[in-house]
Amino acid sequence: MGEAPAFCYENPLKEFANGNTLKSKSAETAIVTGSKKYVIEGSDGKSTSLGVRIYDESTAQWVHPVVLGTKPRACKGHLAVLLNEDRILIIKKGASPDDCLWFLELDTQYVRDQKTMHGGNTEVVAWSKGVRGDAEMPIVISGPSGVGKGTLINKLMKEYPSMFGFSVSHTTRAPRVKEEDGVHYHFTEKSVMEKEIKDGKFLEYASVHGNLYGTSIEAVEVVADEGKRCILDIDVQGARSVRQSPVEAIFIFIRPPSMEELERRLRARGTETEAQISKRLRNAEAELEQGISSGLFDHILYNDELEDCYQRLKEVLGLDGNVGAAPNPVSRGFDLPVVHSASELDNQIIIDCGTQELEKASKNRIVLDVSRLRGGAPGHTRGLDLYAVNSFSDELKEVR
Ligand SMILES: Nc1ncnc2c1ncn2[C@@H]1O[C@H](COP(=O)(O)OP(=O)(O)OP(=O)(O)O)[C@@H](O)[C@H]1O
Ligand SMILES: Nc1nc2c(ncn2[C@@H]2O[C@H](COP(=O)(O)O)[C@@H](O)[C@H]2O)c(=O)[nH]1
Repeated sequence: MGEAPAFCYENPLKEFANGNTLKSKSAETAIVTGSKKYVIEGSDGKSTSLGVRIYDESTAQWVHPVVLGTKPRACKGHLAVLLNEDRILIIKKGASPDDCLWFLELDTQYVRDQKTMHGGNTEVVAWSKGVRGDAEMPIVISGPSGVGKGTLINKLMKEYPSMFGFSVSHTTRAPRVKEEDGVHYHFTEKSVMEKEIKDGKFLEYASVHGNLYGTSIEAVEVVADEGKRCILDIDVQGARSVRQSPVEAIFIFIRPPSMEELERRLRARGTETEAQISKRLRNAEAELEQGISSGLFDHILYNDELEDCYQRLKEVLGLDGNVGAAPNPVSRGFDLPVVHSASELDNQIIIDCGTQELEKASKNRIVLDVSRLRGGAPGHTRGLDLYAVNSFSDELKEVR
């Protein structure tokens, strides 16, 4: 982490070269790094989310960057602190506990990759929500259509409902009988999904058996925020994309005992037309080839006898039959009151909040530890720890 060259304007009257002024009424903040000033726009009463604009001193121009990720909702004001020269921590004033900490990424690997994708000369920034604590590694399950991925996942979710959560994918294929929108898939128009992919809302996507399928970042984060371990049922192309993403996961490939048995299962399921079955079986050959020989997967399991395969899956996941209580939800309730100021020292952000009366203010100091940050855009930023400081005894008391 750098020194804190960041500065926050609560009431700035400073004008930039081309006449743009920070709007004191809407409590904008600005952070300087290199030749750029990043202005985080406050609430002007009209916008529903926080906006961003950049003043580039080298060109004396204002730039409106491409802003990726889910934007924080507008708030009554916020504080901004530059971390590591590559991201800005935003602390929203008076926001709910699960909405008060955000990161605006300026120069992380993800942002650099996105800049390249946008041609290299476009300014790109990305929002990432800050979440306290860590989430367990997601589980990616792949294998040819009809091999039994869904059956195995359903068994796992039924036996451990509070431990695992399913990443609900988007697809452009039509729902099958008994499939529910938002439960089995988010059934989506192709043009809508393509737009959302372009907006950076997807962790991965692929064309599978003639339709578009994809895992939205939100689908994975929603599960993690519930304190559950996320399971993704995706094809091999999708698994490869996740492997190349910043998301750390465990990769499991399910293979059938034979192609004949795979065909029998697909037909017996009775959900596809004859043409679709042929297409899925043709694709299965390539998927098997890639799944087994690419080194992409951490574990390869045969699904011959369902019960045997399920037991093996449980072993791989370290479920030896003695499962403790579900992990605590990561977004534990804690009220970050209306914030007054924040400063940064050695990976610790000191937040003074609440009343300005000296005596009471000393009781309202919170320390945000950012030394173990993990993840980040396109997902949430995890590993944040919050402590309340009892300044009378100088003790740090963890608030969770
Ligand atoms: N070990 C097994 N032995 C016999 N039948 C099985 C076995 N595992 C799954 N099945 C059956 O095979 C069919 C296909 O299973 P499932 O729908 O779980 O496959 P899938 O891999 O999720 O397919 P898709 O990728 O198309 O969603 C189902 O009817 C299921 O009941
Ligand atoms: N790359 C992705 N593949 C996905 C996703 N969701 C499902 N899938 C895979 O598609 C096939 C077909 O599924 P079906 O429900 O139409 O039978 C199967 O292999 C799934 O694993 C996704 O989000 N991304």
